[in-house]
Amino acid sequence: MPLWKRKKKEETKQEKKIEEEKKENNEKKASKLPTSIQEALSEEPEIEIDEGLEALGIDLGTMNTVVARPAEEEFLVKQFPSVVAVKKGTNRVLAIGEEARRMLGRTPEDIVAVRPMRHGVIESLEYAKFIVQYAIELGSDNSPEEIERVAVGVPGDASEVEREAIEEATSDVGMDKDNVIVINEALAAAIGAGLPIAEPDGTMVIDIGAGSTDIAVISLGGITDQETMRVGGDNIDQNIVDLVEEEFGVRIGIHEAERAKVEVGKVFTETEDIEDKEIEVVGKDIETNKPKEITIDSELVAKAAEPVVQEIIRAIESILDRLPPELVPGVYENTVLVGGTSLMRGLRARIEEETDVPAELVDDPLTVVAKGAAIVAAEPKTLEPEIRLKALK
Ligand SMILES: Nc1ncnc2c1ncn2[C@@H]1O[C@H](COP(=O)(O)OP(=O)(O)OP(=O)(O)O)[C@@H](O)[C@H]1O
Repeated sequence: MPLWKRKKKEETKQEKKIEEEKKENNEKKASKLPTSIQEALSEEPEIEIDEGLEALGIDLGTMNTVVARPAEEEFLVKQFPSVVAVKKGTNRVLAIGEEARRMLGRTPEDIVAVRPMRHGVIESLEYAKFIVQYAIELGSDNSPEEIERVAVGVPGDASEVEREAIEEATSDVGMDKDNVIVINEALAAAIGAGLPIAEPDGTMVIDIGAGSTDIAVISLGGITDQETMRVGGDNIDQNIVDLVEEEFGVRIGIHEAERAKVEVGKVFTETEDIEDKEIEVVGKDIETNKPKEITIDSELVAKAAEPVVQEIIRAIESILDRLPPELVPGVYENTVLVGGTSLMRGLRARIEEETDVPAELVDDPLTVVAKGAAIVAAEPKTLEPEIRLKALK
């Protein structure tokens, strides 16, 4: 079933004028799209799209939800932690986003602060709906009724139930189900990064988030191979907590572990010289139960990250094992790293060292999925087979 309304053309003079205006607008919109698709779209379109349509792209992440709205030549991007605080036993939402995040693990008995997404999937539909609603409100500047189409990025192995759950969540906030597009996160990232997805040569996206890692090969606008793992930055944080307890006998909170990872973290690499840094964190001495300050250095974070890094590299290697030779040059030329965890110092170099694939870190690794989804919401034709084929001619 088509994702946007098809309309029949009528050959009246006035409509022709409208047509011309539409074409002009189309060209303006198309300037945000990857070149090959842009070219295909600039040919006379066979399928009409609704004009002046207000679109939103949402990346419903384990840790952060990002919402992007196409605006002129760029995007308005907003993000918030994917956390909801609710009064226990009721449906009353007390806080969403940053305020709710601060309550995680610290709430009084009558308040529950939850992360509805775990390892990239919706764990609690009830709470995820609040996140979606908040994202649409925030992305539309408190005018959700203006939004006509939404595209939501999900991990590659999201089940039909999870996809339906997202449709349900969006329709619950007043969106027509036909105007909700659930898109593979990796494909959205490739579109957001401007990769030549419509070409037959192949491109690869390595998306390392908080709760999941997606590696996808894309050719002719579709996913040809994909590995999804339920590991990411969250696992590194937990490993830091465990390692600190083992080495110092001090239990630190998960927020402190994440702060240490972001501020001094690195990944072991032989080809890049990475400055070692240190950070002070306060935890609880497990023998005395008293607060104790300790110093975490880059080396400790690298140790904590190592199992996760190795798992990611193994997954890339499995994809490379299966890669048809026809797609190798494209993947070699066009592999990008996205997702917040790809910001870890040394990770890009390490991947290149071990897999011989030169990967480029995009400029906006935390927001590129939402931007790609916003492009698809504004122009679902980006995903259509006829556009891919046209782009080939
Ligand atoms: N500078 C940085 N260095 C290391 N890690 C970082 C940095 N900035 C953010 N991160 C980590 O990136 C992760 C968040 O990334 P992102 O927002 O892409 O994930 P997500 O979309 O919420 O998760 P998922 O895609 O798994 O659902 C967190 O684990 C965060 O700690």
